[in-house]
Amino acid sequence: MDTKQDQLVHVFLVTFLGQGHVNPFLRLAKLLASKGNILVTFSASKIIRNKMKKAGAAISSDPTPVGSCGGMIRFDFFDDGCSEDNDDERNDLDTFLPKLEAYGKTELTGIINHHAQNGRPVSCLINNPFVPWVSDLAEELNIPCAMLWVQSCSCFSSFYHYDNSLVPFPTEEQPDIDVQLPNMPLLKSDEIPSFLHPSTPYPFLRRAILGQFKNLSKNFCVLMETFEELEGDLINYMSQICSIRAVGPLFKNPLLETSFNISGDLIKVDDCLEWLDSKPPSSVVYISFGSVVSLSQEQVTEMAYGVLNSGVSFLWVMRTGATSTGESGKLSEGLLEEAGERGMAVQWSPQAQVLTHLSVSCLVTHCGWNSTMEALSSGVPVVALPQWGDQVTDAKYLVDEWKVGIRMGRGEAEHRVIRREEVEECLREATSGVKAAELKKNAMKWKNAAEAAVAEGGTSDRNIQKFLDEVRKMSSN
Ligand SMILES: O=c1ccn([C@@H]2O[C@H](COP(=O)(O)OP(=O)(O)O[C@H]3O[C@H](CO)[C@@H](O)[C@H](O)[C@H]3O)[C@@H](O)[C@H]2O)c(=O)[nH]1
Repeated sequence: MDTKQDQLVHVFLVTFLGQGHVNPFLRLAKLLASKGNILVTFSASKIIRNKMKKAGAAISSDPTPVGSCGGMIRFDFFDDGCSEDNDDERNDLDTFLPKLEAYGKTELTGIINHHAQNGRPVSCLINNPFVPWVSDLAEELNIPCAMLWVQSCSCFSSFYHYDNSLVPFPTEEQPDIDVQLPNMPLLKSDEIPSFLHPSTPYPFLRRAILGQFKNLSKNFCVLMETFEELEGDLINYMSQICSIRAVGPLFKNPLLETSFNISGDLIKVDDCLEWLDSKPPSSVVYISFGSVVSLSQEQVTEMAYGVLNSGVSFLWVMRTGATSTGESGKLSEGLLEEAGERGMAVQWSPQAQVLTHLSVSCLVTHCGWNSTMEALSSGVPVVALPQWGDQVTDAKYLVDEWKVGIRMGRGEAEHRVIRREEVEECLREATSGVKAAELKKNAMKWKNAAEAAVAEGGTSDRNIQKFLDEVRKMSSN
């Protein structure tokens, strides 16, 4: 058989199963396929297929044309050793991550060998920080490997410097020391990615991410979901250590608008755009804590009163069900009734569209990196309530460096409930008056810079092109 897809260079992406990983990976998959004349396979464990299908995505293992350059995309899912429809086993990451590695390696070896035998050999594997073993697999199978780093370059640098013991980080003896890294602002001990803190409750996540740094030399380059205008000096500095290609913000890339509209949502989107249409410009506060963070019932209740007392309208994403960090508190029916037309709660929103809606004035966020990039490059100021991981570092940058945010909290390590009065004050500051105008002005500056980066000939566009050229060259050798 010698069909068109058999002649295409084949890039195979393997992602961890969190929403915050699936989104940038699917965006990269679409971008590569729509920009280059290549075949892209998006791969993850089977539960992702089930969730995406349930949320409405029409995914197929057959190659589907994307864009106008002749590229194609297809999906391939693998068994991770857990029951296909039950998240409980996967939420215990300490036991799940080793299982995912054991099953994933065997399953993917079979899948990749099968492609080779059927005339579609894989020319490049792209992995993600939570599945570092994919680089080992690439080495075993003699396939070039790249990583898509789905957080900021400053977090990348933090993990790198920690892993190589290049500067002092907090220890059990000295838990409160500040950390100074090259080309970065001084980070207080609670502003470094919290998994690096000796007291982190998630040491297995530190192990998983550091596993990627131990494997750094196995990647011929690191694609990064950031852009040069945002973290330029640091990207230049870290590029002396490994080859970094900033290709973000992926969700903003104009090529994604024209091609292949399968979304990576793992929960079915509730309609809220019509409700937003009914609201005046810049009048709605959008509240979303991503896909993993869970807030205590007391925190949710305090926040709800703060929001109500501030008088703003709000759209609030209230996920149900537990995640690896537990189950979040709920917004009571009584509070929603009290809000009346002023408030709407959804289980899941089309966030990228919500953030570009004219009626949205700011985002109350946990500062996950995707939400950070999406808000920044949509020109939306933020109120930062980080919890753990990279979120505390992102909050530092949003507030103090990029100056698009108000700080509501410092992270779960401060062990306190943010009271309604503070919530109300933050919301007022972020939505009206001199400070709000200044935040908006800065956010619009970043939006313009992000658009320029992904436009044809922009920094991120050129970096994607360089990557595609490299992959093609390697596959012809
Ligand atoms: O109602 C919603 C809520 C979220 N999203 C999307 O879901 C993604 C959420 O990603 P992110 O903001 O990064 O948060 P998490 O899902 O919590 O991401 C985890 O993974 C990220 C990447 O490693 C880290 O930066 C975060 O700290 C970590 O919590 C974004 O693309 C959002 O647009 C929706 O589409 N609808």
